[in-house]
Amino acid sequence: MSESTCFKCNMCAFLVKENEKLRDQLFELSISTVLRHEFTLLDKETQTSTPNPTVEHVGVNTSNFDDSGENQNLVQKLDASSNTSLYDNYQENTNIQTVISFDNHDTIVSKLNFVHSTESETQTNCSQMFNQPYDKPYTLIAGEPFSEFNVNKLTEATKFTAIGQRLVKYYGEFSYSYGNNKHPPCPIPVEGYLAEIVEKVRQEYPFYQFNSVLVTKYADGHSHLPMHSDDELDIADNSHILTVSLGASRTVNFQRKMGGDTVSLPIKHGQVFVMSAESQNDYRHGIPRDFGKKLRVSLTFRNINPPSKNIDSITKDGPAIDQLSPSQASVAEFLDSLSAPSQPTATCIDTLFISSSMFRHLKETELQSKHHKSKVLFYPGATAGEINNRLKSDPSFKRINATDIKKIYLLCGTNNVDHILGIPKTHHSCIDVDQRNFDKFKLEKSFVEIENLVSFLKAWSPEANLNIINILPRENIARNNVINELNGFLYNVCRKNGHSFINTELSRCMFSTRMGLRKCQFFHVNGSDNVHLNGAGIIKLGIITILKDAFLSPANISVSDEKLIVSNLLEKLKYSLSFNWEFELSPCTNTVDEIFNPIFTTMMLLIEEKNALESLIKKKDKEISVFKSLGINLPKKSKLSAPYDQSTLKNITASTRSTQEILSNAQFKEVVCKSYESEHVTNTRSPTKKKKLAPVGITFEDSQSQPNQVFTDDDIFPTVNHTSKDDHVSEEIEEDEVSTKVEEDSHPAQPALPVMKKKKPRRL
Ligand SMILES: O=C(O)CCC(=O)C(=O)O
Ligand SMILES: [Fe+2]
Repeated sequence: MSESTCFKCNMCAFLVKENEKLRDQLFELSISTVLRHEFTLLDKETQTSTPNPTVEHVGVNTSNFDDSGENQNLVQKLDASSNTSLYDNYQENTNIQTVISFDNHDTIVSKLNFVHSTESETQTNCSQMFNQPYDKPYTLIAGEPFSEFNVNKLTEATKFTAIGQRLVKYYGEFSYSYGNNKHPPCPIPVEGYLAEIVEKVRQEYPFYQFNSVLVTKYADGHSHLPMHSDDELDIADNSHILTVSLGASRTVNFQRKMGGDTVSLPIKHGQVFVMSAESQNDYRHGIPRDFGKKLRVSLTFRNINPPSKNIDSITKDGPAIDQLSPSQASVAEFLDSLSAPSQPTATCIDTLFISSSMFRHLKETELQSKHHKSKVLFYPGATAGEINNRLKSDPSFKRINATDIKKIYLLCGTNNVDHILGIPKTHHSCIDVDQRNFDKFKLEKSFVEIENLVSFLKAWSPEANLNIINILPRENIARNNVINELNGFLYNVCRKNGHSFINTELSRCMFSTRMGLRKCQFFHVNGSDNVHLNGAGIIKLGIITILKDAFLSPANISVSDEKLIVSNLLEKLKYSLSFNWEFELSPCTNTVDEIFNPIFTTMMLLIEEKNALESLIKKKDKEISVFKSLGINLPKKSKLSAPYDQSTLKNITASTRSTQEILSNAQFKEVVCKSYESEHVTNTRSPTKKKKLAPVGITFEDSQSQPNQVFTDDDIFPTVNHTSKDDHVSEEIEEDEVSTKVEEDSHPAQPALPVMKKKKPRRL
């Protein structure tokens, strides 16, 4: 047993080794705050692959907003109307991802963070669909399910065109572009050799959705495919890519975008592998040269967006406003819809967008409307200080009447990043920047530059509403470290001076992946700079800035048809975004179930899990005591660990007390009873919990409970019963040898705890 391994159990070993902080929280938090994901996390890799909560699945999650006073308004507003924090877009079958602390009423919602666990058919999790864990950037399907197919027959039947060293043929309902290559639509054959393979894919993987197949021929070992990720906007969100490999065996290499080891997948004739949608965010893949190899053909099956959702037309320079579909044109419409009807028609510039070159592709026409006239001022390569200087001497700027300006959007500091890192301007587009200590003095100087620029703008137009946008993430950690410093400073400048900070990262990481690196689809990638927003990025940014306005302007959060007007505004944007913001905020004043059932369900699951964990720990305590009684010499650390004691746990934190206060409050109990009557709770449990769980805590399923019974604290904080049947089955140690006394529980039913595998104490 190694020194760092906790004696108690594997789970503790994991917690101690990998996640000390979480382990500590577990023991410090109150009875209703157990970390669910400790039961699912296996290792760090798994942790990073946990799907991000997507906007559709998150209700009022205040962690999406920055915590400036203004954003609290929204929550307070909702609270005021319903006397509770709202969580109105709760989807059944969700898993809780973060700790819930019932410290006080307001924080309940802000700390709830649900992750969807049963995606729609198109979004089915890779591991669910292919029955394998997503712990690698790929999933290799067992066996060689396509070995019956012949690579030569396939190539004979296919007319390829050359791309680099490879030959390709695209079949698909909709066009597919990557790099400089655009494949026009071409029907997938319904007859012939390829059709047979396609049919077999449909049969083998009935839940896998695809509408295209790219056939790639690697004539020999010289043919290769450079490292890339399949993250084009044309590919449907959350769709996985399935590859059938025929002919020579080759290696597919995967490398994390942020650097690190290469993961190699040797792939043989007839084998299939799947790259999950998530993996494209974090990894690049490619087929290296492999001299001496013979013919190989790969068939990659993708789900390509239809043209209306295909943002191809609005990348690069961005489309003219009249080329956008009505819904895509909604940025301008949106501005109009936000204006009060009485708003006068704009005759002079009232909205300013200022940046280095980040706004280069922003079209004034796309961000102005009848009521607002915009001006974009961008200064390529300029640091914040240089923007300040160039602005002052810019004739276009001088012509603007400061008193007309209502809003200023400022994105500055991007070029300070490389300056701080000591990277010459000629290398600004270079992706691979070494991790190095940045120059603190230059960082401080940049802070001053930023502050000066902001002060200048404020002094120039004191009435204008100044919106400062965070510096957007890059493809490189060294740069992102500096960006974080600068963004922290920008945030503080805003707080101090009452400006709005538009943090696009808080809005569900719109421009970055989970790893904090840039999402390529919103930036120029081809041949140019890898820095500037492209048309899609600009539109996204515009939408974010406008949404921020929508949230902050009370006029835009009025209730109509039981929906907050915000939802109507969002509806208009639906197709402008590659993902859909579809959360609707409704007051829910009389729908107790909607508000409380998610919380109850979660609470119950947490309590169950807490009980299960307690039981595990107690078992290990027993084992320790047995070992001790047998005179076995235990490692020092384990000997010292005190046996688990529930009574001390209950009184550890203040949050325990406030939780109790909330839960024992009369109103809460009334709701508990109503909820009990509705018998809804068991239905909202995660389907992944196949076993019908016995009730726990608030004994919802207890047939002897009366709907109107008054619940005591003990109902809500049940004494843990460790004498479940399963426990007995698994025990080999006599009860009286247990060092921690187990209390008899008065509750008729207790949670079905996981069955422990029979395990003999290890003979040392
Ligand atoms: O040939 C392969 O296995 C991979 C092909 C691929 O990555 C692609 O087409 O994007
Ligand atoms: Fe690929």
